[in-house]
Amino acid sequence: MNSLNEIAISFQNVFYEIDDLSILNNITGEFYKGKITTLVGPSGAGKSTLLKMCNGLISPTTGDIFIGDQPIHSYEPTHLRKSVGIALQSAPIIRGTVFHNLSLPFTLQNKKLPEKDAISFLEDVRLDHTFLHRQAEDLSGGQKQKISIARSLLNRPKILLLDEITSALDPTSVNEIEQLILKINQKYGVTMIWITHNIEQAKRIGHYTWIMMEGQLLETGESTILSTSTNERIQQFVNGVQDL
Ligand SMILES: Nc1ncnc2c1ncn2[C@@H]1O[C@H](COP(=O)(O)OP(=O)(O)OP(=O)(O)O)[C@@H](O)[C@H]1O
Repeated sequence: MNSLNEIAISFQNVFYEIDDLSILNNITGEFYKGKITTLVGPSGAGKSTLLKMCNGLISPTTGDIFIGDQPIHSYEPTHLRKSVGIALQSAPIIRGTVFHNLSLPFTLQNKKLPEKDAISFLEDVRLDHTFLHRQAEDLSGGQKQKISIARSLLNRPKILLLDEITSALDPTSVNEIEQLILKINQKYGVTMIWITHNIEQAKRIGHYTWIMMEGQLLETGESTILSTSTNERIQQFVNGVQDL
């Protein structure tokens, strides 16, 4: 990978086991500042487990994770959750208005989100101010995902974790979400780690990719390795997924 890039997160010999079951097996690699890295690999490869380690939801059995140059365990948990945002496939929405949903991270911190700031967060995800007082439950899947992404930006995270955020959406919404993620990445320089099962999406939106299988990191590099890798298992995986 590009040695000029600054490192946002690094994994060093990370193992994760549950009841003697090996889930992550000796993961070493870097995620670069301001770049989008996709995590791809078959179901059960360990992608979600690895993502959860990036915001401290789970910790390695052995090995080290650094955010910048500090060990992840040296960060105060609340500070870590603010610096590392997360958006999920399910775009969790609670009953109430869009404003209510958007403000949630602030409400939990006993802070108030000014309406004009809420509108600006909505604009970041290409929704206009008229959405603010609509019932969130009535929105389309794509619109709910936009609210979820806007909410993940509320604490101005330096790192954003995206777990299959488009896999439940129609092609038009997929395209919209990809475009707005690219825009947010450029505008705020947020480092992004994006799990996707869609290889074409990984090629389109990822600067870099990590290809995982059976708890191991098989190959990392620029997203072009998804087309050019000479590793037979990767070729089979990429072709298998594309044929689905
Ligand atoms: N809490 C747990 N207890 C037992 N096994 C677990 C636990 N969490 C994860 N696993 C196992 O670890 C492996 C990796 O799971 P993980 O969810 O990280 O894979 P993934 O690559 O994200 O899969 P998918 O693409 O299907 O979401 C799987 O075999 C899973 O069953």
